[in-house]
Amino acid sequence: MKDAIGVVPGLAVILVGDKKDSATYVRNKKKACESAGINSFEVRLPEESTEQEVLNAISAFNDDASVHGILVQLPLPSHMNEQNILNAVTIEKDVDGFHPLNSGRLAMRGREPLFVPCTPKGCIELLHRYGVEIKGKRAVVIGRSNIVGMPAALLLQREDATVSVVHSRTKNPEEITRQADIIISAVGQPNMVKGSWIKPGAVIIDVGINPVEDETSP
Ligand SMILES: NC(=O)C1=CN([C@@H]2O[C@H](COP(=O)(O)OP(=O)(O)OC[C@H]3O[C@@H](n4cnc5c(N)ncnc54)[C@H](OP(=O)(O)O)[C@@H]3O)[C@@H](O)[C@H]2O)C=CC1
Ligand SMILES: Nc1nc(=O)c2c([nH]1)NC[C@@H]1CN(c3ccc(C(=O)N[C@@H](CCC(=O)O)C(=O)O)cc3)C=[N+]21
Repeated sequence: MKDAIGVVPGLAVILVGDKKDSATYVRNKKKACESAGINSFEVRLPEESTEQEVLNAISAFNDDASVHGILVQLPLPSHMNEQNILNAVTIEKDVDGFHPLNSGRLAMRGREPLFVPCTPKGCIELLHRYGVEIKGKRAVVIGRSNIVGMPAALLLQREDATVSVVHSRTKNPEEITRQADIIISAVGQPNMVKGSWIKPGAVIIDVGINPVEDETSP
């Protein structure tokens, strides 16, 4: 990195509590940083920490010139206000793209976010790399979370797809999904989309990570 751009970028991760999968994701990010020549910084706080302690950690990284990106691993413990915490990350270092100013810019025509949430961005990248045309196509996003579904729908719309969003209150998800040329599914429960929901030839990306019991596995 230093040879390419003259500085060694720094990524700071704040992990609150000891959720197993969160710890795995954070470990993977650290490894990815090492292989890409990025310095990684990590703050681990106990589950019982106060919101103020998390805000203090963010503030220190906001002021640290060797840190260029700040990730607050989600979900946070339920006693913390996620909005307050995500608002505290300076938008120039909001590499997750979760600050409302970055989400707002993503939603507005003629505006550019400084950062776009990585998973939806990865979905669009997959479509591009596989040569899937997006422009003018009907796309359905299943799920509307701030971190995947909503930004995925906005990105598809920016690529000139006609987008529908299916969520838990949608009355006829099967009928809507069957019209799609492109489906991005981001739901926290397994086996939601059935074969009969998919138009032959449609392209589908499943973002969900949902463990299921496998009786045939020893
Ligand atoms: N591969 C990756 O990089 C990533 C994967 N994930 C995985 O993606 C999945 C979704 O994550 P996330 O978006 O954070 O989850 P959330 O729980 O925040 O959102 C789930 C969404 O699914 C919708 N939903 C739930 N049940 C139904 C249903 N029966 N029919 C239609 N819609 C439904 C919810 O609707 P409503 O809004 O109405 O409640 C909500 O919008 C998870 O499995 C997660 O582990 C997440 C992040 C990154
Ligand atoms: N602030 C914040 N930013 C996030 O980006 C964020 C988050 N919080 N909270 C949780 C979700 C989930 N998420 C994943 C990232 C990579 C894989 C991934 O690479 N999965 C590997 C397997 C990983 C493994 O389980 O070993 C795979 O699907 O092949 C999965 C999920 C990011 N999230």
